[in-house]
Amino acid sequence: MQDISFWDTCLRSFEKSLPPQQYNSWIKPLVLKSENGSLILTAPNSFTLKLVQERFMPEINRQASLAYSHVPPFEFRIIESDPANKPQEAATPKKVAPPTTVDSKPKSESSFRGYGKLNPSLTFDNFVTGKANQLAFAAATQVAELPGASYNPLFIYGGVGLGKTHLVQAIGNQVRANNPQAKICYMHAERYVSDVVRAYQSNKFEEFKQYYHSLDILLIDDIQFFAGKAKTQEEFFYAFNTLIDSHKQVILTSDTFPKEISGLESRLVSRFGWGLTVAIEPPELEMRVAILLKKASLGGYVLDEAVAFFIAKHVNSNVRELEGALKRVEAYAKFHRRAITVETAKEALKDILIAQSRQISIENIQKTVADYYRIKLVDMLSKKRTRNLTRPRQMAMSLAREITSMSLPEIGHAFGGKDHSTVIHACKTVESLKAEDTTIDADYKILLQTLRG
Ligand SMILES: Nc1ncnc2c1ncn2[C@@H]1O[C@H](COP(=O)(O)OP(=O)(O)OP(=O)(O)O)[C@@H](O)[C@H]1O
Repeated sequence: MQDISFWDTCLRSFEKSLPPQQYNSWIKPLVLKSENGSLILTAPNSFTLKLVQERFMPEINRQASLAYSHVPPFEFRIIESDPANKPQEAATPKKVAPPTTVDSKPKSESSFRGYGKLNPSLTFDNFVTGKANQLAFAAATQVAELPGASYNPLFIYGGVGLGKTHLVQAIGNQVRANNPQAKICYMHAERYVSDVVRAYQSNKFEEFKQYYHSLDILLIDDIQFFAGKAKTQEEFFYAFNTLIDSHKQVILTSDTFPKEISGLESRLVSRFGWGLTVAIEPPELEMRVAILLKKASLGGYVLDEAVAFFIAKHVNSNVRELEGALKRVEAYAKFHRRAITVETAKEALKDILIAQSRQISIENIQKTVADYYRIKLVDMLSKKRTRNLTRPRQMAMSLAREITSMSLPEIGHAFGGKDHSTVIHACKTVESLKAEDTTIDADYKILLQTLRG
């Protein structure tokens, strides 16, 4: 009994302190039981188990020390999976089965073949990892090693240009390297929609089904394009069920958390949560620098760190734009026969820098945040410390820190003469609030998007 109430308290505490997707992915699937004087904590797979041991055991131990006078030892196990009620887990992990030919027609006759190609240059090796994508990367590598047997489906979501396509293609390429016979189909969701339309027009639903239901791995990018398309969703529902039931891997990406995609049937949304849902966040400064250094080394030269920092500091929206900026600097230097220095980068990116400073002045940030929270600008810049003013003020300071190149004292000064330590405190508060509270996290993202236009 004591074990049950200890675990209940633990679950409640995590539910309160973690964002829902983290709680649902890592904590909810855990099971605690007591055996021979030990507490056995079981997780659905080794990845979850390892993550729980590393990240959540301190809190679990703390709760245990409150619940027990002598805390029993913990043992960690992986749950024996039950395919009947846990469709995401294969009974025994196995590699992708060799392809079975379901089509009776020769390859060339099927209308649903010939695309869904992988780009061989998008691999794990040239994917830079950091805080923003480490969970997604760890899950992706695990799925690539054991397709169909670890997380099924794997659902990766995040904003534009943050590496979702790169990561799912890397999974496909890795699976292909491990098993050249695997039937892998990568496609953008729009392509799947047009396949459904084509199947409709030419009355080829049987062929359509045969193709999609016979795959070993189906990777669909930007699944939010299915929104509002009922027939596509229905067909995808059947394909999804068939593939998952036969332990074939499904990998999906989207620009938002599945539950937030409006216009998607609830039976699909709930199925998307069967496996693992992981986010890719925008990379922080150091990671952007690492990406630039990596891209340069892939291009065959060594980029000076000062140049990488300069570009990363000014191009902070997403990795695609970061890459674009580096290409521009490279081209500019080549054309003018100059070395790639901070000075060259400044000149090459001149219009980006001007547009940026014009668009996102600190006044602009303050006004946008004040409007968003429906408070008066003068109040936000005042010394008043009521809750309804301090939170927006902290958000505005934190946004200023992220998207302008102003120093901490400059930001403090712009907020009615505040000290730089107030700005540091604001940034830290917002950082932890974003991690704890999904509403604040969403508010921040919306403001960031509004400001960046
Ligand atoms: N972590 C990373 N390491 C190296 N390159 C990256 C990384 N993240 C993204 N990129 C590169 O940035 C570019 C954009 O990434 P990608 O197309 O995968 O983004 P996306 O999230 O799928 O965007 P969209 O939502 O627009 O489809 C690609 O060239 C990709 O190789």
